[in-house]
Amino acid sequence: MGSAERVIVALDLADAQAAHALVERAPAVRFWKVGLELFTATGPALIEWLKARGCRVFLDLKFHDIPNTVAGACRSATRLGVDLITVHATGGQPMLMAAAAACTGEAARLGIPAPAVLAVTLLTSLDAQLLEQQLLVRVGVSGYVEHLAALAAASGVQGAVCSPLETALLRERCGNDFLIVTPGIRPGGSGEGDQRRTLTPGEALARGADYLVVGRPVTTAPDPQAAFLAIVAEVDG
Ligand SMILES: O=c1ccn([C@@H]2O[C@H](COP(=O)(O)O)[C@@H](O)[C@H]2O)c(=O)[nH]1
Repeated sequence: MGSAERVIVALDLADAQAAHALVERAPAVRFWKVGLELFTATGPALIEWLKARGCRVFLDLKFHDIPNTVAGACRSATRLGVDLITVHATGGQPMLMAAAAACTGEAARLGIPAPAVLAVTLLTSLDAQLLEQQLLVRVGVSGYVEHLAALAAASGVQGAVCSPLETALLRERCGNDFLIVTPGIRPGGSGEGDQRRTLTPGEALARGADYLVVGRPVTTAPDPQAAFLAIVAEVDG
């Protein structure tokens, strides 16, 4: 896989018009992430538009519900033909197992590839203080992320979303076949915004991530294509 394929750009935009314009300004991007804001505005039409352009799609809706409901959502996502989807690891093992089984079952029924299911461990907008004081989790960030990723792996889920700071730990714990996808990527000089656990693209890849997710450092750049290519060059370097 080339480096450009390993940098996923988050299309966190308000509507289809803004998304189309951004995608057309950054033709080097081959893998786009569609999240809550854009999917709520456009529905599946935007996914179909991206796929018609030959792009890969990460549908990041972070399902979190009872197993039956999540399984249904996973079957619907599978029918969209997306490459990656997310569920929250804190839904627990019955939910994670239902998600994995729903994707593989629906894909087999239709004779299409199943999306890889990624378990979101601890959002990159949370740090040790928030984890302990607001969520009352007292095992520390690394211990919590490691526990949730191991739970996901034991539940048949193909990978996890974590911050770049925990990547090496998860790689060691969950093995080379477990997909590790890291948001919280901040090239030198770009502001953290609401992110709390961040590293640069080069540092994240060096720690063993399979895919990096980058949003605002590309989408708000004056030249999104140049910003994306600079990240790819850093990853290559
Ligand atoms: O823990 C998580 C899980 C998902 N995200 C998503 O990644 C992008 C990051 O965007 P930036 O603009 O680069 O901060 C965004 O779509 C989040 O929903 C995450 O940041 N952290």
